Amino acid sequence: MSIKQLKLRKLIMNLKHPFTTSFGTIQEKEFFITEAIDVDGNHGFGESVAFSSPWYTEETVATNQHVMEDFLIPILQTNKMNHPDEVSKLFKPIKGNNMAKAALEGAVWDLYAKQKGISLAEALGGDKKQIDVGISIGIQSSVEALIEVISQSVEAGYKRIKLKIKPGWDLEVLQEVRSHFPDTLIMADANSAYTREDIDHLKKLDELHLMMIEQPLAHDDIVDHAKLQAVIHTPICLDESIHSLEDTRKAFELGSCKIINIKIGRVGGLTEAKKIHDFCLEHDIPVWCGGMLESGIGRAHNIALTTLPQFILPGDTAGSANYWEKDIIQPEVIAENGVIHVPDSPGIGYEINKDALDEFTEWVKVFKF
Ligand SMILES: O=C(O)CCC(=O)C1=CC=C[C@@H](O)[C@@H]1C(=O)O
Ligand SMILES: [Mg+2]
Repeated sequence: MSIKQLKLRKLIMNLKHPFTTSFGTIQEKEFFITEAIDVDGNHGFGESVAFSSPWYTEETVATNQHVMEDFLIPILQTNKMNHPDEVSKLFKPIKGNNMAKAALEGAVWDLYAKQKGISLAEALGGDKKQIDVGISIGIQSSVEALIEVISQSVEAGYKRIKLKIKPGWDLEVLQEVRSHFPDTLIMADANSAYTREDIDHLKKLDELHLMMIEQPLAHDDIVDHAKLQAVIHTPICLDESIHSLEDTRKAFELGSCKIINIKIGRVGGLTEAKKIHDFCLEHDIPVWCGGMLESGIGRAHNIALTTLPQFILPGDTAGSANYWEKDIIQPEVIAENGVIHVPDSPGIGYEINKDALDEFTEWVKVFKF
């Protein structure tokens, strides 16, 4: 699959609403769109998902740029490939930096699917024609405001509601929410805001019948999560702690969680995401696809991944309009009654809205192969 040229494009897009988690608030999203172009004029697109600050994991927009430009793109320039699965093998000597790796690997996967004339979902081996999705709701200014946002999301038909929690915005808020929405599928994401000192407090969440609690303890922990899972009924879902198939196997063997959130960027790309999926399928561990406030391009990759069979729980891939006044793809991603129809045209299946792409672009660099 010969690549002739790679474009690295830096974008800034403003979120419709600020998104607040236990670690801070995001209003403006800076990220990269990668574009791999072949001799026949096919264009494959990928997206970097790191934030400007290292508060979700250690990667940032600046580290993504450094690692892509100085290490990963030169590897692609000097090696031939027959299949996108080879990208993660070529990148292996570079430690960590999974979001940088995934941003480039994603463009190669999209290019590959377009060269074959098949959808990215098909290239990955997925066969769902539609996927169920939920929504992730950030910390709000008051419980009343939160109840209002949940009401709108339930009304819109999202299949489950994910709420961000942190110490001081947890049990009482969730009790209030539960009393308003007794039958809604609700889960909570702590983004590693608690420690093992909080285990007795976290046990109290069991009374709320949450679908799961996501990453309650440290971002790099699987040992204390196992201790917590042994004493709470609510299933633990790991997000930040899982970077690879190996991490997944270890967490499974330790009993650190019952559910895995697969994010393409966090695990270094679609090839590793698929391996994690396959392990979870074999071991009966439910998975769902997490989100990183992506533009339409990253969102389209998430949709394609979610067509794999073990994605049995609704993910965080809400519609474009939940995040952006205008997205950089057309049509935009539409979630109707919590369902997204999977496009079947080649590659990611959405066209690029070139005017929007240019409008949000800060700069473009071209790398010749
Ligand atoms: O809607 C989305 O894209 C998901 C948003 C979301 O929940 C998250 C995005 C980014 C970092 C985290 O706060 C978080 C998560 O942990 O899943
Ligand atoms: Mg999370």
